[in-house]
Amino acid sequence: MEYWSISVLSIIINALIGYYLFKNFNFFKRHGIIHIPSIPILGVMTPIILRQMSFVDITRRIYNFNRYAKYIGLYATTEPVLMLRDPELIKAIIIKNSDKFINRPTFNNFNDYMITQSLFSLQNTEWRNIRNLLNFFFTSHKMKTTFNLMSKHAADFAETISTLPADKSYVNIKDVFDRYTNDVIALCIYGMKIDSVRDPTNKFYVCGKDITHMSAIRSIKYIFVRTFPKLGRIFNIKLLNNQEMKYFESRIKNEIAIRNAEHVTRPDMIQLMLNNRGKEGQIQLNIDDIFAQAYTFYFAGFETSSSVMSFITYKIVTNPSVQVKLRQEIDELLDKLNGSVTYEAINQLKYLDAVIKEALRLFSPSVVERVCKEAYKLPPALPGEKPFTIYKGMIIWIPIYAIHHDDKYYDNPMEFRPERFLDNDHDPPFYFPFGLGPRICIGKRFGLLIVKVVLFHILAKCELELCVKSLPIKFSKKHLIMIPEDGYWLNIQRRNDKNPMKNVT
Ligand code: HEM
Repeated sequence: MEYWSISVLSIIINALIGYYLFKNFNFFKRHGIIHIPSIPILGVMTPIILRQMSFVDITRRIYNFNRYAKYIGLYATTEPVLMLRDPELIKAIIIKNSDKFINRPTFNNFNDYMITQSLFSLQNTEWRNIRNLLNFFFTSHKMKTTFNLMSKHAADFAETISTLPADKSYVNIKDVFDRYTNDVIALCIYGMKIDSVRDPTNKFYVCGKDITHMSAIRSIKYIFVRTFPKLGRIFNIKLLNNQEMKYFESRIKNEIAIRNAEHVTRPDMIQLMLNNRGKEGQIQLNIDDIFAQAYTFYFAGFETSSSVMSFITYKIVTNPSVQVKLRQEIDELLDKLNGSVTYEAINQLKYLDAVIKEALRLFSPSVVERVCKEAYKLPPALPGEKPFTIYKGMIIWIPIYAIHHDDKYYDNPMEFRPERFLDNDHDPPFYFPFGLGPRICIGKRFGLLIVKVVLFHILAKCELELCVKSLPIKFSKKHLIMIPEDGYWLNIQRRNDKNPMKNVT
C-alpha cells in the first residue's frame, strides 16, 4: 500500500475512534442538565482505575455535588448515566414504573455463560420466570429449615473460634467470616459439607474466593467490556476463565450427577431447580443454567454477607456498650429457652436486629442500577430548568450509600446508633440496603439470617476486643464493591462471665 493511502486510512480510523469515544461527551451540556465534570473516556471511573478512591466514596461525591438537584448527570467512562437523588422520584421510577425499569444494564456482551445467564443479568420474562422459581427458596417457611442447618454450623464455628490458643486469638475476622460464609452457602445452597475454617487450604474455598474476587485485572476487563461491548466480543474477553472456575464448576456439576445417579434429594436450592425438570408448564433448566444460578448465589451472597459481618463486628468492638447490651439480650433469651434457640426466637431479638440494620445503613452497597426500557419524562432537576426525558437504553443509578449518609434523612448520619431502628414498627422511609422494587435482593432473608445467626452464637460464647493489630476500617480502593481494605484484626477470647450457652443447640 502506498504511503498516502496508509495515512488516509489511519486518519479515518483515528477519526472513528475519536468519534466513538467522544460522541456522548457533551450529552448533559446539550440537554442543559446539571452534571459532575470529569475527564473524557474514563469519566467518573478515573479515581477507581487509578486506585485513588473507593467506588462508594465516588458515588457520595457525585450525590453531594448539588444538594438540591433531583438528579445529576455523570459519565461512567464514556456512557451518560443519570444519578437520581430525590427519594420520591426514585420510588416513582423503580417501584411505580418498574415495568419500564425492570432490567439492569445488559451483561449480554460478556463472554461468560455464568454471567449472561445469571439471575442478576437476565432480563424481562426470562428473569421473571427464574426469579419466580427461586423465590421459593427464600420464603420464611423455607428459611426455618435453613435456620436449623445454619444454626448448628454457627454454634460449631463459635466453639472453634472461642477455643483458639492464646497465641492465635488475634484473628483477621474478615478472613474468618469469608470461610464461614463459604461453608454456609455451600451447605444451605449446594448441600455440600465444607470446613474451610478448620482446613485453611480447602480447595473449594480457595477457588470460590478467587472467582468472586474482583482483582485489578478483572475490574479493568469488566469496565472495558461494559464500555466497548463489541470489542469485548471480538476479542472474546472472559472474566472467569481460569482453573479455579473450572474446579468450582466441576464440584457443582458433580454434586448434581451424584443426586441423579443415586436419587438423593436435599433441602437446598440445587434441588429446587432439579425438581422442576419434566414438570409441564414449568421452566426447564439444563445443567449449565443450574450452574449459572448456583454460581450467582455464591457470587452475590459471599462477599456481601461476609463484609457485612466484618463491618458489624468492627462496630461492636469499637462500641463496647453495644457488645454489653447485645450479650444481655442474648443471655436473657437463652435463659428463657434453656439454652436452645429457634428461628422465631432469634427473630425476636430487637436490639440485635437494630444493630444489624444500623450497620447495613452505614455499610450499604454503593448504587443499584437500572436501564430504561421506554422513554420516561422527568421533572426538571432544578427549579427553572427544563424537564428531561430519559431515553430507551439510558442507565440510571440509585445511590443507596449516599442517601443513607444524608443528614436530610438521618441525624448525625456518620454515627453508629442502633437506637434509630428500635421502637419503630417500620424502617425509615429512605432505607434500602437490599435495593428496591421487584428486583430487590432475592437473598435478603437469607443474608439477614446468616448474619444474625453467626453474631448470636459468637456473642453467646466469645468476648470480642480490639488488639494491637486493629486499625480503623477503610474501604478498598481496588474493588467496585465495598469491602474492608486489609481485613480487620481483633482479639477473640472465650467468655468467662455467666454464660448460659454451655450446651446450646
Ligand atoms: C447480606 C448482605 C447482602 C446485601 C447488602 C445485598 C444487597 C443486594 C442489592 C443492593 C442488590 C441489588 C438490588 C436491586 O437492584 O434493587 C442485590 C441483588 C441480588 N442479591 Fe443480594 N445482598 C446481600 C446478600 C445476598 C445473599 C446472601 C444472596 C444469595 C444467597 C444474594 C443474592 C442476590 C441476587 C441473586 C441478586 C439479584 C436479584 C435479581 O436481579 O432478581 N444477596 N443484593
